[in-house]
Amino acid sequence: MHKLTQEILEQTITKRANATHKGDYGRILIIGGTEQYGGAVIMNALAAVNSGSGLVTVATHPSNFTALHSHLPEAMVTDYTQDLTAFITKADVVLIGSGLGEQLAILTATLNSVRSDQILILDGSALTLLAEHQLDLPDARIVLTPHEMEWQRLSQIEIAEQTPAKNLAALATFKPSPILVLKKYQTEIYTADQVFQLTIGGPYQATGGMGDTLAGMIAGFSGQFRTSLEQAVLAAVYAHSAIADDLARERYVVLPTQISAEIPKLMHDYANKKLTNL
Ligand SMILES: NC(=O)C1=CN([C@@H]2O[C@H](COP(=O)(O)OP(=O)(O)OC[C@H]3O[C@@H](n4cnc5c(N)ncnc54)[C@H](O)[C@@H]3O)[C@@H](O)[C@H]2O)[C@@H](O)CC1
Ligand SMILES: Nc1ncnc2c1ncn2[C@@H]1O[C@H](COP(=O)(O)OP(=O)(O)O)[C@@H](O)[C@H]1O
Ligand SMILES: [Mg+2]
Repeated sequence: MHKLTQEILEQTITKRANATHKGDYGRILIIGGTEQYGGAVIMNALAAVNSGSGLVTVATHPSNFTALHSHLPEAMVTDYTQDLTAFITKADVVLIGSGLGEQLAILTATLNSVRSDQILILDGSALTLLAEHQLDLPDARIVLTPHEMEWQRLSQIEIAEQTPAKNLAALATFKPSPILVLKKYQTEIYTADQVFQLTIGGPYQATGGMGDTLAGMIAGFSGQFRTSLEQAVLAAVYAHSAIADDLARERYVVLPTQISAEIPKLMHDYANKKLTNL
């Protein structure tokens, strides 16, 4: 198992070229947020925008529009019960599932619409629905972000039995081969043949919305740092907990929204190689 270090941030986060525009930094479509779980997509979007995404659209229940806009006027919105094909076509990255609840039809329509060159991140309720309805993954560049219980539902491996060997064997049955971010204390990231371990982060992160924030960061990083999807995912996972550790030096708990607020500073420091605080 390879231990992740801050080198992944040094390698991934680069200075921006001057002659660029929002179209160069990722068009992200976030789909989720029932009436009950609007906070999940707000936290996805806060993380994606603060990670530097060029354009973020949130497809959600209309009751979430006002709250989303008051937190984040940078994001665009659309009603997730309407046909999303045109939005999916335009996206570089589609993130679906945070707070999606039981909206199976929205998930299946999305799985049927994504193209093979697009990045598809499946989180939260999308993972539970995939497992419950035994849905196939589409031909796309897929990232799965389950916590241990969601991975148990998907892989049929009990939490206590989730060893790297068993996880890799289960992952090999998924086609096309996804990147797996198995979230827990010391999160593990599985690619087709390698396993990486996060050795930073801690229980001050055990707050609802922490995973929604990570999913938004993965969307933001993968839409922007396009040379390697694997590298972008690893960097987002490391950055999320590096910020939490930094904040936890003076806090008992770290809130997901506090992590999002610190992302631009961390990215600035790594792009400029000013690593004094981390
Ligand atoms: N503000 C919001 O709108 C929020 C919405 N959320 C959404 O709520 C839906 C349900 O997700 P939940 O994860 O709450 O529910 P789940 O039922 O999928 O999983 C939670 C259960 O798994 C157990 N568990 C075991 N190991 C775990 C681990 N390592 N990490 C986390 N849980 C572990 C927990 O004790 C709990 O019983 C998802 O769509 C999610 O995105 C959550 O993200 C919380 C915040
Ligand atoms: N004790 C812990 N140590 C380190 N990281 C943790 C701990 N508890 C939770 N986390 C992190 O918080 C996030 C929780 O994700 P998830 O359960 O999907 O949250 P939510 O769905 O509420 O947004 C993951 O990134 C996980 O690794
Ligand atoms: Mg979650």
